[in-house]
Amino acid sequence: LDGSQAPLLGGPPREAGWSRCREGPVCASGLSGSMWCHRLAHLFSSTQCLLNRSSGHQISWQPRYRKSLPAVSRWHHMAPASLNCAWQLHGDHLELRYAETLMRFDYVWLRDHCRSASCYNSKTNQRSLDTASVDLCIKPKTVRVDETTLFLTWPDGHVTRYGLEWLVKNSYEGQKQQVMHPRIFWNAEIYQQAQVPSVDCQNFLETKEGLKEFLQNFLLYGIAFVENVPPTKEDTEILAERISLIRETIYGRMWYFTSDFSRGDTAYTKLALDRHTDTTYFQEPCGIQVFHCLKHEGTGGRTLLVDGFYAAEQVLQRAPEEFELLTKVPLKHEYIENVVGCPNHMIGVGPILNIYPWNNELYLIRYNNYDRAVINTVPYDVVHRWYAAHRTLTTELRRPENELWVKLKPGKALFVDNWRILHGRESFTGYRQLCGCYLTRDDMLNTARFLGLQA
Ligand SMILES: C[N+](C)(C)CCCC[C@H](N)C(=O)O
Ligand SMILES: O=C(O)CCC(=O)C(=O)O
Ligand SMILES: [Fe+2]
Repeated sequence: LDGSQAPLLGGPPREAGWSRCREGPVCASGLSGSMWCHRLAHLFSSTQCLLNRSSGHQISWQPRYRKSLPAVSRWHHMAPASLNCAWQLHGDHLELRYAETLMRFDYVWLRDHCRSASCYNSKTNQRSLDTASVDLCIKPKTVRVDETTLFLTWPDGHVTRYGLEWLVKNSYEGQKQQVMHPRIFWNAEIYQQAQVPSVDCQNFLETKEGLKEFLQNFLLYGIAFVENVPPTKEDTEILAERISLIRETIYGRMWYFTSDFSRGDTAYTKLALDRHTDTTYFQEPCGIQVFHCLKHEGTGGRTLLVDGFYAAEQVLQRAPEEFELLTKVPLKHEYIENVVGCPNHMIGVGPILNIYPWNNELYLIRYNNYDRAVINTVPYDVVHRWYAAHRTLTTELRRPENELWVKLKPGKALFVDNWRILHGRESFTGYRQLCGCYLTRDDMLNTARFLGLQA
């Protein structure tokens, strides 16, 4: 579809430089759950989708990319032997073909990312260039490419060099093909068949390998266990601090709870809790939750775990327009507590599903039907469609085959990715004591990257 053609659909006027796309999001089917999640990134074809309320259709806006390459004569090949690299200058961008990737670079972008000593401090890995000083109409005076490098000379004589490999890795086109976080989406069977090992406490605390193995599993599955932990709050704290920083909240730093109803929340009772993520009422929900059951004399109380991304992906495959709605409609979650000494009122706003807009990869699910606030951010006709989409997601989340049930025991600590995995619990009898904490997500990812993991 070329931008010069007339729009295929009626509706809002065409924006300059963007063309209407005929298809909506692509629906994929028949993919097995044990595959890596790269799929998700490619399923939604639209760069930007607007919800057209009057027609009930979705309209996708896509950048105006030419289907066929321009006349060969306009391409500059550096040498007959290196046909894998070619480039041409356009009015406002440089087009570069390298390593089978067709890339388009805005000239301001190319000037802004210059890695020369005067533009970039490689000791601190920080930009020195004042981007605001770059003429927004800048264009290179000369361009040259050799086997490995692109050379640009700017009107003021400044020279910028880019490694071609660096450009592939850092271009929009290169990034779009990558996932930020490699994961394995799971249902109960997939998780059980993977036979993910628990890490031994000593191994976890004292060896780099133990820690790395734990984090790799945690990143892939969103849950991980440490075994042979001394059943105390203090030992649990030491464990938590090995991977991240403890996030202090209205529940304290390390928390410790029984069914004494000491706080105004169902967690502090013996009642069952349906699957949910915690702290949906924070603008940034807690990244990780650690659970360690220190004591249980009684029956029931098993923990339920469900992979929210696996369920969301089923929604994407079955009903892509509902998936999209769940990523677009912002909602509030709220925590109101009137317990003496704990007067709290927290509000967090955001959609149920959060995806990176450039590759449509899921990064956060906020799902807690107990704590969802009054919906007053959505007009009535959208709200009805939102309820249908929420129902579809709930149906997926509640499929028995997606439920992983575990009984937490003293000595076995569970780490849960609270941005991905839902937890719940069975009702119980008797005395049950649970301790744990929330952790920041950035600092866990920091630890993982330091160990050489993609996070
Ligand atoms: C974990 N801890 C017992 C301290 C707090 C529980 C918070 C429960 C709240 N409804 C939520 O889902 O966020
Ligand atoms: O009691 C449990 O097992 C978990 C309760 C809960 O959902 C929580 O503390 O966040
Ligand atoms: Fe919870």
